[in-house]
Parts: sequence; structure tokens; C-alpha cells
Amino acid sequence: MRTTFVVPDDLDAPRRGDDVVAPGDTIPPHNPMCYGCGPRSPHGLHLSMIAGEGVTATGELLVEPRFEGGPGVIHGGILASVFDESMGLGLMLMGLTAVTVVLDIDYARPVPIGTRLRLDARVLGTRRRQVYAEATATVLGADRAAGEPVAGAHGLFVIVDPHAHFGPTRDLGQKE
Ligand SMILES: CCCCCCCCCCCC(=O)SCCNC(=O)CCNC(=O)[C@H](O)C(C)(C)COP(=O)(O)OP(=O)(O)OC[C@H]1O[C@@H](n2cnc3c(N)ncnc32)[C@H](O)[C@@H]1OP(=O)(O)O
Repeated sequence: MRTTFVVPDDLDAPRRGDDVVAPGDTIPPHNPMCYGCGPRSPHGLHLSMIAGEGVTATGELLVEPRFEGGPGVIHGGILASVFDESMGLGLMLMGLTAVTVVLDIDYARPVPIGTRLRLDARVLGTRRRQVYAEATATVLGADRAAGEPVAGAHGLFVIVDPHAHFGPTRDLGQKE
């Protein structure tokens, strides 16, 4: 996967939080109305990720017709949202809240509607409040050479205090 994103070479190793879900368990949505992971979001992606070992997570996404961009293929912005959320859920395994400040997507192949994608996300490391993560999307059930990713992403997230960060906007959120 080609990328122009530069990952610093002096990152601290990511540490899994103490009170987070075990490997093999579903990472809970951080907000039921979240467009990415919220089960109650009316038009959302309803993305779900499973915790892996360390600070890694995997998930699947069926590319539904409502995700169409170019004729018969996924919209690039939808795929960007999928990557943003899959990395965001993955880094919750560190037991902290962080928000995206940089999202970098590499679109390697068109992704047809009806495709089932496997998502692999992992935190690469941290530097002070910065958290670097990456993710890939691979076609499930395809005979594409050795499961080569069709797209990849890097994200830079910044750790925030959730009460301070979301306090001013919390009342604007959709009510369930
Ligand atoms: C309830 C559960 C919810 C859980 C929520 C989980 C969500 C998961 C999935 C969805 C994720 C999203 O889409 S989040 C939505 C989209 N993102 C946002 O709305 C974020 C908007 N941005 C911000 O609010 C602000 O930039 C902050 C709070 C993130 C940072 O501002 P700040 O607190 O003033 O901190 P600041 O000093 O600027 O930056 C901290 C460090 O990060 C670096 N830094 C900051 N921005 C950048 C940048 N663009 N590129 C490089 N580096 C950067 C700085 O150099 C600094 O490094 P150094 O000095 O340490 O070296």
C-alpha cells in the first residue's frame, strides 16, 4: 500500500488500558447516535469492531447500495468515515478518548457495491497527547492476490478530556 503519510520513528509503544474489553469481544460504541458506530444512528454505518491483541481491532463492512459514489462503487468519503471510526474504536482499547486531527486515505482499488470488506486497525504508537494509528481494508472472499488491501488509512488522533471537549456541544446531540 503506497502512502505519503509520515509516521514518526520515535513513538512510544501503545499501551492497552486496564478496564477495556478482552480480545475477541466487541468494542462498545462510544455514542449510540454516532454516524460511524452508533446502533441508533438512523442513517449511520453501524460499524462494529472486535478487540484484538494489544491495541488492534478488526471488523467487517458490507458495501451497501446506499454507500455508492461512482457508478457501482463505494464513495471515497464513506470509506474515509469507515477508517476514521475503525481506528477511533481501536484506540479506545487504550482506555482514553482521542479525536481525529489528521486522516489520510490511500485508495488503491475501486470497491464495488456488494463487496464485504475486512477492516484491520491498529495503534502504532503515541507521542505526548498524539496517537498514531493505521487501518487497512481487504476484500473478503476474493481471490485477489494474497488479500492485498484495496485501501488503507493513517490517522493522527489527539487525546482529550471528554467532558471538557464535548461539554459545550453535548446538548446539540440527537436524542434517542
Ligand atoms: C465520549 C467518548 C467519545 C469518544 C470519541 C471517539 C471518536 C472515535 C471516532 C471518530 C473520530 C472523529 O471523527 S473526531 C471528530 C473530528 N475531529 C475533531 O473534531 C477535532 C477538532 N480539533 C480539536 O478540537 C483540537 O485540535 C484538539 C482538541 C484535538 C487539539 O487542540 P488542543 O487541545 O489545543 O491541542 P494542540 O496543542 O493544538 O495539539 C496537541 C498536540 O497535537 C498536535 N496536533 C494537533 N493538531 C495537529 C495536526 N493537524 N497535525 C499534526 N499535529 C497536530 C499538536 O502539535 C500538539 O503536539 P505536541 O505539542 O504534543 O507535540
